[in-house]
Amino acid sequence: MALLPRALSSGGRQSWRRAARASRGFPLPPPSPAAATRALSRVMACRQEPQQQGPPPFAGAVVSYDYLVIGGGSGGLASARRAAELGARAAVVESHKLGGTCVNVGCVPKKVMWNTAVHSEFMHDHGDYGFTSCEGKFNWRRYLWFYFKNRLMSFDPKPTIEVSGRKYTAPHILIATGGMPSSPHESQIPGASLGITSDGFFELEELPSRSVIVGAGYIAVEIAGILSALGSKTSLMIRHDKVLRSFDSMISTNCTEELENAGVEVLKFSQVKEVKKTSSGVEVSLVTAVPGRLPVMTTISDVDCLLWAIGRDPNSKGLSLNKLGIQTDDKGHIIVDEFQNTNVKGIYAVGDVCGKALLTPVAIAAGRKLAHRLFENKEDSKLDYSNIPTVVFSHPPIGTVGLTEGSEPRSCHCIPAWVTRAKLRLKRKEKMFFFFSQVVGIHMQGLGCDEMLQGFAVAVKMGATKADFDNTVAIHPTSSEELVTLR
Ligand SMILES: Cc1cc2nc3c(=O)[nH]c(=O)nc-3n(C[C@H](O)[C@H](O)[C@H](O)COP(=O)(O)OP(=O)(O)OC[C@H]3O[C@@H](n4cnc5c(N)ncnc54)[C@H](O)[C@@H]3O)c2cc1C
Ligand SMILES: NC(=O)c1ccc[n+]([C@@H]2O[C@H](COP(=O)([O-])OP(=O)(O)OC[C@H]3O[C@@H](n4cnc5c(N)ncnc54)[C@H](OP(=O)(O)O)[C@@H]3O)[C@@H](O)[C@H]2O)c1
Ligand SMILES: N[C@@H](CCC(=O)N[C@@H](CS)C(=O)NCC(=O)O)C(=O)O
Repeated sequence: MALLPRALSSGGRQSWRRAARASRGFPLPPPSPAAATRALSRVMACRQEPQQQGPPPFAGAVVSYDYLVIGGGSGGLASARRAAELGARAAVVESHKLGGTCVNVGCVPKKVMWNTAVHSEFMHDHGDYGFTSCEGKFNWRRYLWFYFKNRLMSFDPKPTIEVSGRKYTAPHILIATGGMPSSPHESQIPGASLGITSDGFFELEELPSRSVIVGAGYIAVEIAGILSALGSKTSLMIRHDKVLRSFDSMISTNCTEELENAGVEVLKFSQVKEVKKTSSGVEVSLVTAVPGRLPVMTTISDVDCLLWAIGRDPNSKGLSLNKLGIQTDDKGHIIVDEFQNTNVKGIYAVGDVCGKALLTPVAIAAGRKLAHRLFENKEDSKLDYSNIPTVVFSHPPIGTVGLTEGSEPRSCHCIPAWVTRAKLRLKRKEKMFFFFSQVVGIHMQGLGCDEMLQGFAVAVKMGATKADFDNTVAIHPTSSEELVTLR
């Protein structure tokens, strides 16, 4: 397989540290004092102390709020903040870092690293646009962030929670504890613990020179793309022949090709068997079992970054959920109904811990809808989980919403109409599904698709038809115009 890493100059390599540091503290200009105060007051709003009536509670007394939120990530913070805005006395209990996955080890630092990789790609293309030199230096500034720590919280036998030895209760308790990266047990793959996960990726101080990423989902694709674009020789090990298999087949095929075009070695039908430490990193032994052929064992040496990106597990185990009889599925996801109710009255769950659409805006939207139901008497307030748009920050990015070829119900009679266009030098692909004339699915990969999708998702949500798209005058020259000039 051809390996064509878009290696940066040594200047680019040195800059990994800066980009990585920037990805750990927001790489935005330093906030104005007013903005910093606003940010802090928003946090404090979620931590309002209950009104003290009489003397302070004695040791062992249960402190009462209107709303207790366990987990200060996207869903928990959004719900607590909205509840506070609606007048509830809300408190958030966070065991690690306020902000949760998205802010600390997810979307935000990932987007920074993706932007870094996109800059690298643009630098690669500068010559074609007539630039004769390009200084690839970063100049990003660190941003302030606020967090506070509390010890792990768990449920008592009654609907009270214990935090650092003190008990708290509320008529409404939200579990928004998110998840953590899965990795194989040593018993399954000897040496597996020598690998890191996405959490460790954001701790890297140097650009690895030889990376092996295991997995075929969002995180594997995004991290493999970033590492490769920045100059790490990168292999992506997948169990089947394509990445993103749960996406539309056009996306799955195209993304696999784009990874290979960008110089990522995609090791198909392959799985890690053993990992050994060596003086120069780790040695990864793998077996490749192409259907119809004999399995082949190979090793990759001198790997300084082995990264597991094989899914995420819910943070539900330490919560003593069984003491209250809160139901979970066999993976530990909390089972909720469409209103985010668990099976125990007054206890709710949102976000990744529920295992459905693991996306920040989903956790936020579900958390806010719940706050409106509980504290504004909006009985029907619930998140509609249909037509959730999502972007994979691959190279180029993928945008997708609605039905896919794989998921379409047979009775739907969707007529796939898909178009592949080459525009200027930018390769891009689009595919739309129609139910009769209604647009029920849009899938695309190409430069700008990440930003394009939000507006098109509104149209899909509103039930727009092909005629509505056709009647919209194109904006030229853009990538978006392809979707309103489909034949
Ligand atoms: C590498 C990566 C990239 C991602 N990129 C994107 C992206 O681009 N776009 C997108 O939409 N989504 C992205 N996601 C997914 C997104 O980060 C999650 O869907 C989102 O953060 C889920 O929010 P949450 O509130 O459910 O959980 P979290 O944000 O994980 O928050 C849960 C919080 O609960 C705390 N907690 C856990 N147990 C306890 C306990 N017992 N007591 C108290 N507190 C506890 C945790 O410390 C954590 O702070 C990404 C995820 C990863 C890992
Ligand atoms: N841009 C974004 O919005 C974004 C970015 C990152 C994460 N996220 C969210 O975070 C979630 C978690 O991301 P993720 O990438 O870890 O999980 P994921 O998207 O669920 O993908 C994990 C994939 O890894 C493969 N896999 C599973 N077990 C494996 C094993 N033992 N060995 C090798 N491969 C294995 C599977 O693909 P095969 O079955 O094909 O092998 C599986 O689909 C995502 O689902 C997404 O919701 C979102
Ligand atoms: N624009 C978004 C907020 C941006 C956002 O998603 N922020 C992430 C962190 S980068 C988050 O977890 N927000 C929680 C919150 O807004 O309460 C919204 O208002 O819904």
